[in-house]
Amino acid sequence: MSIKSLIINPGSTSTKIGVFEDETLLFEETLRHSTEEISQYANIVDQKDFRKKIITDLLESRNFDIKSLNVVVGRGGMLKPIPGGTYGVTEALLADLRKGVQGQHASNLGGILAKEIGDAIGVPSYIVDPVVVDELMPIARYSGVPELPRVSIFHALNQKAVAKRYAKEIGKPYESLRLIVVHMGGGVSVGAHENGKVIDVFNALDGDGAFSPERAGGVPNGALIKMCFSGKYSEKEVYGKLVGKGGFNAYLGTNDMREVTKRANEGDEKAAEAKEAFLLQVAKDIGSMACVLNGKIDQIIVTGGIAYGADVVTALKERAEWIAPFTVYPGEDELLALAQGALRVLRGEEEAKIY
Ligand SMILES: Nc1ncnc2c1ncn2[C@@H]1O[C@H](COP(=O)(O)OP(=O)(O)O)[C@@H](O)[C@H]1O
Ligand SMILES: CCCC(=O)OP(=O)(O)O
Repeated sequence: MSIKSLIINPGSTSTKIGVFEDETLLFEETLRHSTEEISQYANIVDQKDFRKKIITDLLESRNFDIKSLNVVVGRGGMLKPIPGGTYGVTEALLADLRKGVQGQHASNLGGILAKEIGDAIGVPSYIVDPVVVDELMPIARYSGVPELPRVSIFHALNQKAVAKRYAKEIGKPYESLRLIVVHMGGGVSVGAHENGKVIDVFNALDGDGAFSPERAGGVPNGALIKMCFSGKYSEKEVYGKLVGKGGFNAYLGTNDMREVTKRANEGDEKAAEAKEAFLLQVAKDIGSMACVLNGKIDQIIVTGGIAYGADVVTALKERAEWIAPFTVYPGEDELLALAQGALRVLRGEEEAKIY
């Protein structure tokens, strides 16, 4: 019997939805969200009904009978650090998603919505490879301040999915390859993959790497501390400058890379310079991960929405192709990867992990 799944992938700048019959995509939709639209909501959980309506509207517009679903799968959010895999959405997992035990990100809504919709029609709900998958080698955790270790928060689902796709395409096991994966979406993460593990990665949310459409990435520590104690801003306001209102949003007032490129091409020098700076920072992150892998790299894989921009890829190649050849998978394989995670469990090929 075939298995029909509803896949829910909330990102910082988009909501992506897919309906699959086994591995076959029946239909999908990507809705992009501006920062104004998202910033009406004080907290991530407050966006639940807004994001849910996008899903129900899509199913209605396709005359799809929701009761024909066998499973609902959501992108996994800011839980405690855990190994990769497929997890059933239990009450404990749900409670940590609602709280956002490691922080606030749209992915927290994936499991919450999957559970709500799954329960309403009496089918199971899962998350797969959440953004907190943690495979860091011990020395990658050092920050220089023992109370502030570096953490693994990144596009784990897509980084793993594209790395495995590349391995399959060249006919080698993923576990045998040394890869640098560069995901450029609302957040940016650059990870070093060795022996099938992401042994080091720049934290895509409030961490240490390149800036992104809506995040600051690493900032000068001293200046940040002064800002925190200036009395001008609340904790929430400072955090908002780093996550949400940072990056291209801060420099140019948009989180849309297509808009940045359009302005740069029309002669807007500010946009052109910010774009150059972004590319420089991403290339520097690739260089760092090249050292993590001792300079022995099979391939650099570039992915995420921004990888649709051919000019972005060309510019990154100019700075970093001397390290290793590039393979580009624009967008992401997340919907299929989520569907496959649930299928493996429902077909008895893998046991669902318990959070
Ligand atoms: N054709 C394109 N060229 C360049 N950038 C693009 C293109 N399509 C989407 N993007 C950019 O990709 C970013 C979103 O990437 P995506 O991976 O969909 O993000 P998320 O899942 O974090 O919401 C946005 O800045 C968007 O403008
Ligand atoms: C929280 C890490 C993953 C991430 O940044 O995802 P988006 O690019 O979808 O915001």
